[in-house]
Amino acid sequence: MTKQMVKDALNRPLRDLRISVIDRCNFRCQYCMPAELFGPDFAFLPKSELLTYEEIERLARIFVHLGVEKIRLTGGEPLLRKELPLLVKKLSSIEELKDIALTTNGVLLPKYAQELKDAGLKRVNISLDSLNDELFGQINGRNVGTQPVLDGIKAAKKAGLGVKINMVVKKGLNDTEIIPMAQFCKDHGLQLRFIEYMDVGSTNGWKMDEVVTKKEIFQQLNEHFSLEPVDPDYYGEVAKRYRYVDNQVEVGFITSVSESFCSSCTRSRLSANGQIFTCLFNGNGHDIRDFMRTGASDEAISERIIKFWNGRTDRYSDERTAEMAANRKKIEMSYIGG
Ligand SMILES: Nc1nc2c(ncn2[C@@H]2O[C@H](COP(=O)(O)OP(=O)(O)OP(=O)(O)O)[C@@H](O)[C@H]2O)c(=O)[nH]1
Ligand SMILES: C[S@@+](CC[C@H](N)C(=O)[O-])C[C@H]1O[C@@H](n2cnc3c(N)ncnc32)[C@H](O)[C@@H]1O
Ligand code: SF4
Ligand code: SF4
Repeated sequence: MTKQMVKDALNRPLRDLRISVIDRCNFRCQYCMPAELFGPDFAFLPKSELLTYEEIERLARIFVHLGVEKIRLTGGEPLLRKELPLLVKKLSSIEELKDIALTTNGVLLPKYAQELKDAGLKRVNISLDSLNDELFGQINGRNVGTQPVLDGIKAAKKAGLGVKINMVVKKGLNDTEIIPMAQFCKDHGLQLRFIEYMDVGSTNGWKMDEVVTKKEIFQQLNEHFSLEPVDPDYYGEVAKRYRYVDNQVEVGFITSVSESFCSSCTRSRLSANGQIFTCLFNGNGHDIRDFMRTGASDEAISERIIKFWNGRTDRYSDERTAEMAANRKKIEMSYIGG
C-alpha cells in the first residue's frame, strides 16, 4: 500500500493512534473508575472480545500507512494485559512509526520496565496525583500508597525509558499537592504535566467548579518558582510546556477544559474490542474488528478508516458547556483509552 495523508472534515490530518489494550484496571481512581460503580460485578470485556496482538499490529500498520506517526498504548491499565512487551515488539517492527509510548499507573513497571525497553518502547507517562500516601490511597480507590508508583518510576528510569508524570488536579481533593509534586519532579528531573480534570464518561460526577485551571495552577507555581515558556515540539502537541529557569526541567499543562486544543487534534482511538473513536468525548464508535474478522483485505479496512476520518467533525472541548457535559452520551475513559 502506498502511504497516504488523510484529513478530516475540519482539515486535521490523522497522525496519532491511541490504543486501549484492556478496559480493566488495578486502581479505582475517583475521577476515572469510581469504586462504587466499577464494583466486583462490573461487566468488563471478556477476553474473546479483545483484539489479539496480531489484529492490533495489522491495524497499526494500516494506520501508519494512513499517516500515523505516533502510537500510545493505554487503557484501563495496559500492563494488566498479558505479555504486553510482545505487542510492543510487534509495533516496533513497523518501520515508518516514529514513536511508541505507554501511559500507565506505574505499579507494574518494576516487573516490566526492562522487558518493555528491550522490546522497543521509548517512553512512559506515569500517573501520580499526590505524594501523600493517605490521600493517594483515597484517590486511587484501592488504598495503594505512593511507594509502588515511585518504584515504578525508578524502574522505568533505570531501564532507560523516557519518563513523564501525569497529575490530574481536582479542586478540594489534591490541589494542595500542586507545589509538593512540582518540587519533587523538579528535583528528580521529571517532566510533570498538570491535567485539568475532565468530564470524560458519565460516572465521575464532574462539575465545572471542581476543575483547577492552568491559570490557577500557574499562579501557585509562580509564587515558588521562576518559569519560562518552551516552544511546542510538534504540531498539535497536547501539553503546553514551560521550564524552570534554574535547572531547565520542564513542566506542562493539559488544558482540555480552559484552553482546548481541538483545532489541531490529530488523535484517533482504538478500543480494546476494536472500535474506532474519533474523539475522547464521542460515544459513537465505528466497528473495525468484526469487519476485519469477516476476512476484509487491508485495502478494504483502510478505506473504511479513511471514511470514518474524512467524516470527523469532533471538537467537543471547544464547544463544551455545562449542559453538554451533563447530557451528552459519553464513553468511559477506561474503555476508550485515556
Ligand atoms: N481532551 C483531550 N485530552 C487528551 C487528548 N489526548 C490526551 N489527552 C489527555 O491528556 C492526558 C495525558 O495524556 P498522555 O496519555 O500522557 O499522552 P500525551 O499527552 O499525548 O503524551 P505525550 O506524547 O507524552 O505528549 C490524559 O488525561 C489524556 O486523556 C485529547 O485528544 N483530548
Ligand atoms: C485513563 S488512564 C489510562 C492509563 C493508566 N491506567 C494511567 O492511569 O496512566 C490515562 C490518563 O487519563 C487520566 N485521566 C483519567 N480520568 C481523567 C479525568 N476525568 N480527567 C482528566 N484526566 C483523566 C489519568 O490520570 C491518566 O493520566
Ligand atoms: S486513571 Fe488509569 S489507573 Fe486510574 S482508574 Fe483510570 S485507568 Fe485506572
Ligand atoms: S476533545 Fe476530542 S477533538 Fe478535542 S482534543 Fe480532545 S479528542 Fe480531540
